[in-house]
Amino acid sequence: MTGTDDVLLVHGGTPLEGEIRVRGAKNLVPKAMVAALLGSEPSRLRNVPDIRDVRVVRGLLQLHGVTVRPGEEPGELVLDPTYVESANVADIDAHAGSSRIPILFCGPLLHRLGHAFIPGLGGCDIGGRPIDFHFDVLRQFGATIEKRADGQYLEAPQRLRGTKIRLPYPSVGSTEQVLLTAVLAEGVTELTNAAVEPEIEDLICVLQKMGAIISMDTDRTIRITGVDKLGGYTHRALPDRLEAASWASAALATEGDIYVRGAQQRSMMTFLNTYRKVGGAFKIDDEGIRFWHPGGRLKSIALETDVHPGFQTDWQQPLVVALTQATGLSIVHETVYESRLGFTSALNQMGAHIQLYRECLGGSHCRFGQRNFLHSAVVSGPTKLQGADLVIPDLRGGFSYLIAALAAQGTSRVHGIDLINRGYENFMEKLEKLGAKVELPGGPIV
Ligand SMILES: CC(=O)N[C@H]1[C@@H](OP(=O)(O)OP(=O)(O)OC[C@H]2O[C@@H](n3ccc(=O)[nH]c3=O)[C@H](O)[C@@H]2O)O[C@H](CO)[C@@H](O)[C@@H]1O
Ligand SMILES: C=C(OP(=O)(O)O)C(=O)O
Repeated sequence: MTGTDDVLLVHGGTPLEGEIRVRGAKNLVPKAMVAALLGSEPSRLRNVPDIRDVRVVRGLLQLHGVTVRPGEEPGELVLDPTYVESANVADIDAHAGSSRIPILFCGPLLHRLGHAFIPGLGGCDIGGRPIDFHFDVLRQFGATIEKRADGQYLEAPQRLRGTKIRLPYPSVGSTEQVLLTAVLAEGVTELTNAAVEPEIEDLICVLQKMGAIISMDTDRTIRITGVDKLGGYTHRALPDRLEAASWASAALATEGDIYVRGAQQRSMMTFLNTYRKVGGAFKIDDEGIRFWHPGGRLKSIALETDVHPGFQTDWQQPLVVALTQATGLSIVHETVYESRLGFTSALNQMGAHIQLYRECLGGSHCRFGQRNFLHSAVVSGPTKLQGADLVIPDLRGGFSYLIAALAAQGTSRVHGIDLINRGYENFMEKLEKLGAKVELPGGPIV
């Protein structure tokens, strides 16, 4: 989508109602695809969503010689790493800035080829997003890293060796870096202060199916005993709890009722507790979760984002839109990313009352306190929202703008909607199913 195709007209004021389905998690599927590089046999990944981040990784894997083809059932990919050694990666620069995933190719490529080139990373602009932990970890395994103008060049002069690592912060990507590197390293790796998000557990399941030996303690310690060889896997990706929560927030903000087929209670418990505190209703069954606004007033809350099992930061932005409709003052303390509240200025233009603060408001003191980052918000509600011209800043911020536009009176022009395809499969079709009044300028009402 480019030019005017990248603008969506949203006519607000209609509750979203109906059923949609979420498939495999954006934050697991690309990593499980990278894991296939470690195997000596083909792998089968099921429940793969058609989103941009998956397409990017598919392209990167193919560039590295992995054959990727559809499997027998819809949403199944077969990844065959047999010809990785003979791949020609001359075009890798074309993938610069495409997603966060290229950094996770380091371990698998170092094991297979002894070297790796990692182009500049993409991903959402919600903070500095340094990758220092990743490189510190890789050096500890025995890799050398050279910064070049167009990316990073890594070498493993000899087989990587298991090591003891303590992460300064339970970073998701760095934990995955350790897992994907340690499984084929010589000896044992002990990782403390690891991230334990459900997507990480699912990646561990994938690796165990391939032959890895990994144990996880309750105190954020993960131990990996390196093996000499891994096979392939057959795995159904866990559903996307982040997309599910986005639709749940949309139901609340538009006073709607959405059944999210595929949503799972286990990975969403913290979100569900918060949803209930705000006054949202939900009902869980074996196939999914129904989310709805039960009528009456929504309640204001104090909310702090955190690493799992805390309130996931990617849930924050869509829920903030619903909080603009809650009575009283809500406090939101974003402790994972330093700049994830900038999207609220557009909500204020629509009529919301959201004030940002540099202080750590709410429960704890985080890494960003006293450091000049506007990372706490006070949302005063309820406020009527009016349609506006909106420019999508990042993935979840973008979905939040869609929700706000759908909840608002009047018409909004939402620019940059293509970004939403990074993590929300067929979102236009889903909006249509839910009765949203949206149209591409010059095109039919969807
Ligand atoms: C593709 C993917 O899975 N993205 C998710 C992943 O991102 P990602 O893996 O990039 O996020 P991290 O958990 O690594 O980042 C958390 C915090 O650690 C900091 N940090 C991280 C690495 C590093 O080397 N140095 C450093 O300082 C970051 O700046 C951030 O403040 O986890 C995040 C936290 O749940 C989610 O919001 C993202 O949706
Ligand atoms: C921050 C996100 O993704 P990424 O890490 O891919 O930028 C997200 O999914 O909200």
